[in-house]
Amino acid sequence: MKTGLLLVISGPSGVGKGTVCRALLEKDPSIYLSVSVTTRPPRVGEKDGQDYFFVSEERFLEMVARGELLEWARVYSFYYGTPKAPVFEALAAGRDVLLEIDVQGGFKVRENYKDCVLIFLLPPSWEELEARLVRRGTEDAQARQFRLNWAKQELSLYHRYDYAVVNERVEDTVAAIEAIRVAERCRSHRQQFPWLKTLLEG
Ligand SMILES: Nc1nc2c(ncn2[C@@H]2O[C@H](COP(=O)(O)OP(=O)(O)O)[C@@H](O)[C@H]2O)c(=O)[nH]1
Ligand SMILES: Nc1ncnc2c1ncn2[C@@H]1O[C@H](COP(=O)(O)OP(=O)(O)O)[C@@H](O)[C@H]1O
Repeated sequence: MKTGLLLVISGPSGVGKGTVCRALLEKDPSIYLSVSVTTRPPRVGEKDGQDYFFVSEERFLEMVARGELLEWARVYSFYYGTPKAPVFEALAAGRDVLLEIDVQGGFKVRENYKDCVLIFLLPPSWEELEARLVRRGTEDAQARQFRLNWAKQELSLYHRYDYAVVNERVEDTVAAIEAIRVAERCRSHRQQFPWLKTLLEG
């Protein structure tokens, strides 16, 4: 069976990563969306084990020490990390895996798993990013400002990703990511043709 693609989706807070990942999953339930571990407290409506595994700092650092995370980073003032085992199980089962993680995490995934696909989501404009964060209403003005400052740093790194997709309309962003999956599967290094091997060696 062919190994699935490891897709990393990053981009500034409020750009629409969560929204786009949910829409991708709705269209293709065979995708495995990795559930991260975090020390951030849950937001209203977030469920443990579904949105994140919410853990104490002590437990998080224990997972790091045991090598249970594929990557981890400190984002804002919390720790976030990707549990390793479920990602590799899903890839081995031929499923594409989505990691919705920050840019530092994306670079670490590239170090640990070269064949990953890094996709950066950008907002149509800076003003639209601010408006989306305000509309979501999950942070107070101070926390929002902090995220926006961080967003500038993240945006400055978009060119180090394999793909940059502007999240104008969710449907178009989903279509672009689906096109990336198709193109990545067609890359020559990911393909083997037993009949051709026989022909050339015979
Ligand atoms: N490196 C890393 N970053 C993560 C992980 N999970 C989430 N993040 C990132 O942490 C940041 C904060 O996430 P969150 O608190 O859910 O806020 P939101 O992105 O504004 O909804 C975002 O950039 C996420 O992509 C992870 O497992 N590893
Ligand atoms: N393409 C889009 N156009 C307009 N609003 C969007 C779009 N994508 C997401 N949003 C909205 O922007 C806000 C932030 O989206 P969210 O998925 O929480 O971002 P992130 O996970 O990147 O922090 C939400 O209120 C969401 O409904």
